[in-house]
Amino acid sequence: MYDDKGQIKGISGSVVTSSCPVNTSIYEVAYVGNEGLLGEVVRVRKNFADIQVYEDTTGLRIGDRVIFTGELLSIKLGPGLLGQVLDGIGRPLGKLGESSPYISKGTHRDAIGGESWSFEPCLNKGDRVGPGDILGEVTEKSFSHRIMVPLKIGAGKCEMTWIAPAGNYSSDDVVCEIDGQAIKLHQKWNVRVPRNVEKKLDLDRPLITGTRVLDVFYPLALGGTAVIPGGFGTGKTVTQQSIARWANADIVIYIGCGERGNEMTEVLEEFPKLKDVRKDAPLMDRMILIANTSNMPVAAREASIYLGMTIAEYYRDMGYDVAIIADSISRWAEALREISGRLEEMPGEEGYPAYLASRLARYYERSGNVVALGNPKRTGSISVINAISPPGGDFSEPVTQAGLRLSGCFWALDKALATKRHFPSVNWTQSYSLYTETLNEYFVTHVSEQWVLLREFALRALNEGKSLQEIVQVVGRDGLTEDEKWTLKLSELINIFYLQQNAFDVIDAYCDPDRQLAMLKTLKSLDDAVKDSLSKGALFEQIDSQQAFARDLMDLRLSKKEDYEDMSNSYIMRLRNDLSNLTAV
Ligand SMILES: Nc1ncnc2c1ncn2[C@@H]1O[C@H](COP(=O)(O)OP(=O)(O)OP(=O)(O)O)[C@@H](O)[C@H]1O
Repeated sequence: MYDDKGQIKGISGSVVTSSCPVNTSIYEVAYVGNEGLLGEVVRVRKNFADIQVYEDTTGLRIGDRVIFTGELLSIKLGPGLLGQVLDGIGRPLGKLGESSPYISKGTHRDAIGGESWSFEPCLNKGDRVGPGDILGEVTEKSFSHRIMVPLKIGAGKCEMTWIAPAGNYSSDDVVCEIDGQAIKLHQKWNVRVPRNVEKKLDLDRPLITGTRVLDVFYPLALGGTAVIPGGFGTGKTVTQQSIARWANADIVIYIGCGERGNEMTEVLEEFPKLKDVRKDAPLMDRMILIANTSNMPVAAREASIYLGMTIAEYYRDMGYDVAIIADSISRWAEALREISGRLEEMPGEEGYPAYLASRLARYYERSGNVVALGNPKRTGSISVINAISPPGGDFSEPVTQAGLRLSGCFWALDKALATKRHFPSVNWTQSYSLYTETLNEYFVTHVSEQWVLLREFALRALNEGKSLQEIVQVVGRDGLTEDEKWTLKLSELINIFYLQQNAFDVIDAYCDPDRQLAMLKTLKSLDDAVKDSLSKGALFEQIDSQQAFARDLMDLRLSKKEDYEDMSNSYIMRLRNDLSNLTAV
C-alpha cells in the first residue's frame, strides 16, 4: 500500500493544512496527527494539501505528522449493515459503544466484520461472470442478501476459477476467485462515486407514505426525490419518521444530519422499539441509522449523506426499493458552508459556496429506479426524502430554492397551520409533485378507476373554498349564494377530515390507498347529498344546523379499517334522511 507522510502546517477548525507527497489526490484519505484522526483531502496546492478532518481537531499541533493513504474514503459493503447505527463516516456506534459510551479519537473500525454468515453459492466453477452478477446469497435479517460480483471486475465476461462451497463465512473470507482474483464476501466502494447501473427506468410506482395529503395530492414515486421544507416546529421530523415507519420501501436509511442530539436520541430510542408493520419483526431489521448530530464534527456531517447513499445503492443493486431520509439537508449545507469558509473560497449567496446547487444535484442524481448491472436481471430504486430547515421559515433562501429546483416533490410545511395544530402542516397551495401524472396509471389500475376524478373533486373544492374565503373576508359570509356557502363548508370539512392526520393515533397514523379512496368517496357522497337538498330548496343554514358534519366525520376518520365502509354508508344514509325531512316540510 502507498503510504507517505506530511506535517501539519496550519489548523483552522476542522480543516488542516499539511505538507504532502507530490502525487496526493483530491478525496484521498489521510490520518492526521498522532492520534490518526480520519480526514479527506479537499484541496491540493503545490506541496500542500487541505484536509477536512472528520473528528474533533482539538489538541492537534503544528508539526504533527499526517499519513496519506493513497486510498479514497470507502465503506465495506456486505451482510451485517442492516439494523446498525453508524456515525457520519461509517463507524458502528453500537459496536464501538459496547465497552464505553464514548468513542476515543482516531478509532477506526468497519461497520461489518467478525460475524459469520451462512453462504449459499448459486454459480459454479468455470461459469463466466461479469460485474454485478449474483454469485451466491446469505440471509441477513429477513432479507436475501445477494452477494454480487464487484463492479470493478472487467466488463467483459471473466471465468470463475473457484467458488466456495455452502457454509459459514465471515465478511472478510474469500468466497470465489474470478480470473484468479480473490473475491470476498464484502466489497469496498468509494462513497463519493455513484455505483454503475445498466439503465435508469421511468418512475411509475408510488412510494406510499400512508399520509393522505402526500399520497393523494402530491405523490412521490419510488426512485423519486422529495423535500420537506418547514420552519421551526412545523413537523418535519414527525413526517419523516412516519414515512420511515410506514412507507412501502424495503429498506430505509435514516440520516440524522446535524439535528439536535436529543432529537436523534429519540430516534435511537424509539426506532428499536417499533415493530415492522409488514413483517413480524423489529423495524430496525430493515433500517440503518446514520447519526451525525449538531454537536458532532461538522466535516463528518458533509460525508454522511454520501455514506447513506452508497449503502442505499448497494441494496438497490440487489433488487430492493430503498428510501433515504435525511433530517436535515440544511444542516448538511451549513457544514459545506463552514468547510468552504475555512478554505477561504469565494462565498456565494448567503455565504454558501457557489457549488452548493451542483453538489446537491450530484447527490439527488444518485436516486432513481434502475435495472442493476449483472445477472439475473433485477430492478431496484432509491427514493430520497430530505427535510429542509430554512432559517425563519423563509423559502427564498438558497437551500430551499435548490431543493425546489432539484426535487420532484415539494412538500411545503406551513408555520401558520402548525400553530393551529393542523398536522401534517402541508400547505397544499405551495406544495407540488412532478410525479402526479405518471403515477395516475398506477393508482387507476391498482386502486380504482375513480382515483383521478375523486382527487380532482377534492382539489377543486379546496381551491374554490380558498377563493370564497377571500370573498368572505371582504363581504362576509352573507354575500355568498347557498351553493357557495356549502362549497366553503365542504372545503373546511376536507381540511379537517382529510388533510389533517394524527401521526400518533393508532388508526390515523397510516392510511392505505384503499382507505384514502374510501374517504374521498364519503366526501363526494356527502357533497352529492347536500347539493341535492340545496337544489330542492333547502337553505344552507338549515342543513348546517341539522348536521354535526365534522363530529360524525371525525368518528369515521378514526374508525377501524374493517368498520369503515359500513359506518360511511350509514353516515350517508342518515344524512340523506335528515336532508329529505328538510325539503319535505
Ligand atoms: N402528523 C402529526 N400529527 C400530530 N402531531 C404532529 C404531527 N406533525 C407534527 N406534530 C407535532 O408538532 C411537533 C413538532 O414536530 P417536529 O419535531 O417534527 O417539528 P420539526 O419541524 O422537525 O421541528 P424542528 O424545526 O425543531 O426540527 C411534534 O412534537 C408534534 O407534537
